[in-house]
Amino acid sequence: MSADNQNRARAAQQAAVRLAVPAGGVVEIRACPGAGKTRVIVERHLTVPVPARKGRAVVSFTRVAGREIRRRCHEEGRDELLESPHFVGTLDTFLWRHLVRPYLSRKPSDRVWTRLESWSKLPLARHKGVSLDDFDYAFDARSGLHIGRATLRGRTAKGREFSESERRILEPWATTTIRALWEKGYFTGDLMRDAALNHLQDPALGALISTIVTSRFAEMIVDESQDCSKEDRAILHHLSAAGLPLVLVGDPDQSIYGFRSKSTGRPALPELVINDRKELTHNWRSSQTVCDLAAGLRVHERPADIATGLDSASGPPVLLLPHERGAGAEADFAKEAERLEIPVNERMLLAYNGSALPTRVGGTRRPPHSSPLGRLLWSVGTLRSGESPAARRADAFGLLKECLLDHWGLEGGGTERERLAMANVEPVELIRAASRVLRELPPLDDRTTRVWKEEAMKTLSALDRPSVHPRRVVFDSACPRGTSSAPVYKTAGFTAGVTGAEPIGRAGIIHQVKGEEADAVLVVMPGNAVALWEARGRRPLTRDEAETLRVYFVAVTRARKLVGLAVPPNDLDRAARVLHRYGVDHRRVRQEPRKSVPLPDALFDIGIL
Ligand SMILES: Nc1ncnc2c1ncn2[C@@H]1O[C@H](COP(=O)(O)OP(=O)(O)OP(=O)(O)O)[C@@H](O)[C@H]1O
Repeated sequence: MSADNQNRARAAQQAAVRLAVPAGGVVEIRACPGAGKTRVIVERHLTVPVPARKGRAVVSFTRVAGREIRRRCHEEGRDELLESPHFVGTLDTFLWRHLVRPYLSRKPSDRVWTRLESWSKLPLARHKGVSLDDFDYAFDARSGLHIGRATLRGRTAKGREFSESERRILEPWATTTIRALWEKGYFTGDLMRDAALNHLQDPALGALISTIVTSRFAEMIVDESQDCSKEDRAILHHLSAAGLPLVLVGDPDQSIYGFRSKSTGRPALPELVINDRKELTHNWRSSQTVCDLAAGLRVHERPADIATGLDSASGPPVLLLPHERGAGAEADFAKEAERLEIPVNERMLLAYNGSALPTRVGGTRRPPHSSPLGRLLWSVGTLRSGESPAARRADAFGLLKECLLDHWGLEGGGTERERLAMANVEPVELIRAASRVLRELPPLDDRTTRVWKEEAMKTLSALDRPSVHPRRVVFDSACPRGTSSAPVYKTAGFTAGVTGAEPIGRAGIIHQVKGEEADAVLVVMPGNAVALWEARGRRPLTRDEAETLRVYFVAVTRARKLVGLAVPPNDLDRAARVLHRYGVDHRRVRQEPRKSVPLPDALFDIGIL
């Protein structure tokens, strides 16, 4: 760490904090990982005032930045900066509140406008293991919305491929369902963007919205701006043209949501023009070794970022660990982390998608049995295993709540809120009931599925439930076929009992840890990713390949001190050659005989609530 570097880095950050943006101006702050983007945004909001009676909109794609801003404003005793006229929240919430919801037609009058985070949250939008999120939709010129013909994405965010016969069944279902749900008043992010653009492009309505937004907000800061879709950029263009100053804060090397923007048929959208750009190239988070590794994974050649923080000394070498599914590198990595005195809560295990994480640790990606009991078991196992990826645990909690709604007989396929309204139950009561069930249901150990089910029925029967539909729908039915004498952990989708405590730390998929950091990060890197890394700089990469590489760039740049790369044994030499090519200090770890590793405390992660 050099004092000169730190002074230069601080001066650049301060310049970004104080940047003046004229009316209608668009300034971009491009910053490397760990450059302190979140810090710059918080400082600007805390220290650069806006005119009286006006607010600042600080929008982000993830909740991490919003949480950090709320924490800092609260610590500084400046809670008023979180309240109206300011806005601190996700871009989706901003669009809904300020550009979409107030301007939706009131007809037909029985239509209730409901915003969903994604279609997968709505039972009516799911069918045979997919949801409406897994399709692209043609643009429908009459409504100005993407609710036309549905096409399954060959590659989905979750990496599943579909056969021709699956397509023939699923695409017509999605085409009919999306329109029906839109007519009922449901919205997701994509439809919301369409509606926002329609509103802004309408001359009279657009002028009205522009006046309202610019009289309320003095400027808008967009965090993670590299993840703006072309629709988002077009919306921002309209706001800027209305006179709203925009500050975009992002890192193009961390752009990993390109797969989302595939909609077709809409007339060309206006492009957002950047008037000025500032760069931050000092990394306050990571050691120089981590910065060197990241430079070799960056799609475009650029010198390594300059390590500037407390961990900026070169740091321990990158570990190269042999890894196969079911016989992973975690135990050896945990040992090295132990040696470096890195505590368990400062360790992360990351993979491109959930299926690349060891099932021993996190269970299967989806319930292995679709029966009510199978879904209950999977959700309980996933929530009790602290190693299941955060997004999977969130899905599991949603499913557990659905199981209870089914158990209470509140059916209908609508949203949770709609089902609860049938019995006049508050959402918090459902959360409490789900937490209690999670705590009190028997352990998922080697008792048989039949025995577990009988014990579970007692717990569920003891649970108070709304009295309107007192029909117990589900769990006393038969065990899924062939499972009644099998150990219950197997039926739940695990390869060992979900019981004990475990030294791996947080596990997750890379897309979900943007903005986070940890001392030690173990990244599961399959053979094709190693091959891609090797090809970097030797041949042009396709768009999808470049995006894949960026995902691994995001993964390794979460680390402060230690990065482990878990690579298939046959690809170790190749990975070592690549590290050598980029001059990255590294060490190969030979696999040691494995001990069985116990799993974490049951309620470790109820924090997802
Ligand atoms: N001026 C500074 N002095 C000391 N520490 C800093 C400074 N700026 C940032 N940091 C620290 O560096 C780390 C990274 O900061 P931050 O999370 O804001 O970076 P970021 O640019 O948002 O990173 P990424 O894009 O990789 O998520 C944090 O731990 C933060 O506290």
